[in-house]
Amino acid sequence: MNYQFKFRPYQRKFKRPLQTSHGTWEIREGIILRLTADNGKMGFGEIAPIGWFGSETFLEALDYCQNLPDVISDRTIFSIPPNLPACQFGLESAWESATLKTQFKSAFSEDKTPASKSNYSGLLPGGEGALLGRQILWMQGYRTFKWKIGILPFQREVRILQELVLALQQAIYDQPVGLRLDANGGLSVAEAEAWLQICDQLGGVIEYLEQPLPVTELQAMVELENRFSTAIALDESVATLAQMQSVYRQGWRGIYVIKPCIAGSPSELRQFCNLNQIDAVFSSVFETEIGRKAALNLAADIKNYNPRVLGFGVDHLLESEKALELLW
Ligand SMILES: O=C(O)CCC(=O)c1ccccc1C(=O)O
Ligand SMILES: [Mg+2]
Repeated sequence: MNYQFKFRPYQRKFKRPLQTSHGTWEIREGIILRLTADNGKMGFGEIAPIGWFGSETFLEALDYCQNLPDVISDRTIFSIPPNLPACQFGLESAWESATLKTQFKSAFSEDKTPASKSNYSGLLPGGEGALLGRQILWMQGYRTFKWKIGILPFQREVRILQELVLALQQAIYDQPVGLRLDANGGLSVAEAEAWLQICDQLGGVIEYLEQPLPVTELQAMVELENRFSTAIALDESVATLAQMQSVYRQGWRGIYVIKPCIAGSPSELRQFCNLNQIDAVFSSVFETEIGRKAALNLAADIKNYNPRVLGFGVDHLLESEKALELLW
């Protein structure tokens, strides 16, 4: 089967530049794809790379798209090299919707009522802003939150964490509450130990500490996982399917944060997770509604024996998007 291939780069601004231990991020750049099958059926997809996180860069993805012919085949879609995982995801998910392999609902049909927010983790602002941010997201219906650490000096962040946890414990709640900490690989072993010791004392409110150490420090993270009761979740270490397979072979049986839009082929990812019963947390890369729909669809396909709240509570951080499917 052949498909007409079209693509459009886009830019979306963060309302406020996003701070992580990798630096600040002001504009999300990505590419929207459209495949049109011979029978006229269209499918949309999105390439939303994050170079600093371990996928190809936006420019590498753009270069790949610019060099594709106007008409491509199934062969093209299933032979994208593994060093372009966001392109693999974008093209294959566009192909899935063009060939109706999966039954997508319309892009704007996701349940966005307050009750549904309890299935998502709301991303808090870094630093002190987390305290007010927590109140606002709570009123919107979020009950699980994620906070970036390793941005301010250790002692200041610990004090903020204590306030956050106190607020969560005092809130009258209908559902379990949880807090995820994300260090983005920015801690030393000593700092990670100090954080985990504090987390262990907080009485189970902390769901996990995400990627405390750099990608090169897998063994040290395995040791942390064994020594503390607070769980460790790998994120940067498992950015792509190839990395997930590698840490799985090396024995990692803890939590995998999976960012479908940069992980690679959705069908291979589905197979890997289902075959190995991965303890997965699905997570956004600040993609648009098109990538989000494909990512959430994939998450719903995976038989998770330990379903965790989705890391997709990020809409409040970006300027609103236009209806991208209507731009063509
Ligand atoms: O996972 C979430 O809850 C939100 C998404 C998120 O934090 C994120 C988004 C883009 C790039 C990196 C990260 C991260 O988890 O480090
Ligand atoms: Mg992370």
